[in-house]
Amino acid sequence: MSAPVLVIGEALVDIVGTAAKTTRNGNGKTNATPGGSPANVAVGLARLGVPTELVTRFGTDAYGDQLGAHLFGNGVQLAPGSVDPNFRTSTATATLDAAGVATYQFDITWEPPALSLSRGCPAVHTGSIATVLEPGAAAIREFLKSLADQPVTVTLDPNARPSITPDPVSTWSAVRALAAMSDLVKLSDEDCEFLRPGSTPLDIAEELLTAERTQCVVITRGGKGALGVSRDARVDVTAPAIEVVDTVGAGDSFMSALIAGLETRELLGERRLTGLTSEDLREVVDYAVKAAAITCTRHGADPPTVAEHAARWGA
Ligand SMILES: OC[C@H]1O[C@](O)(CO)[C@@H](O)[C@@H]1O
Repeated sequence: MSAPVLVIGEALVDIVGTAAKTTRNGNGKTNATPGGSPANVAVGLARLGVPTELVTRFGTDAYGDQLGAHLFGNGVQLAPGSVDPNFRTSTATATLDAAGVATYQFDITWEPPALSLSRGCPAVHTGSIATVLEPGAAAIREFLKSLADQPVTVTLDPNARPSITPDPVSTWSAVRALAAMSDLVKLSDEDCEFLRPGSTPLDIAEELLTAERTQCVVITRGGKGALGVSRDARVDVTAPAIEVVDTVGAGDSFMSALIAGLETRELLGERRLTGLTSEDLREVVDYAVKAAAITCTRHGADPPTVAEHAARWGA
């Protein structure tokens, strides 16, 4: 079996409710579901058949047990030190608007166990709060630096959360520094509006592609689909029409499917996306858009399996 993709970052519990219903025990209409962008990406990868290891940290409280069962049940390997009895499991309160679009408030601390690269690991994925909240963010920066000469592909999803990083200017400069150490960067149009107000997604993609290492930038555009830009290709993929239940974890499903699609095409590892054609880019972005669409039709961060993807959209 091939070595697992390594995913680094928060695993937490999402407490999801509509604006009037977000109190934990208020009217019983909230749902506590496993979440955390990197944990969601790890589950999405495993469900798409990609062996995956997650480096995270959560406790042995009731929420931690829920997370552990979820990750284990989906076949995600947990790196040593990820479950810590002295740690209180983090939570996010996601408030849904009338269109099912979530905004988040967090109760989170982030300090990962030791980070190391195993032999043959095809890709390292990180992003979200884990890359901006200290002290863990510094550990991730150092780890990404150490990967500069390693035969591994690095992917990043900044997944900006303004309640954690309210200042767009300093957040964008942190994102740019991490992006420059990544081969693939995925952002959402919401990230773009917050981080670079007034710039188009294409401007942002081109700005990030000026970094020597970065080969590809993909920007999701909600119900409109996604834009993929590489050094020599640009694709615009439309999203299928669906009934949105909520958008929680849709971007994470997208990210998993993007990595899974690149893995299938053997573009990860030391390839670092070299030789990615316009056709490859269109196909992987299309696969990712369709994975995200499935997640939007379900409650919470619930990415599809290979079989569910094929059943809904064809193989
Ligand atoms: O990690 C930050 C938050 O983002 C999500 O992954 C959705 O993208 C939630 O599950 C989590 O609470």
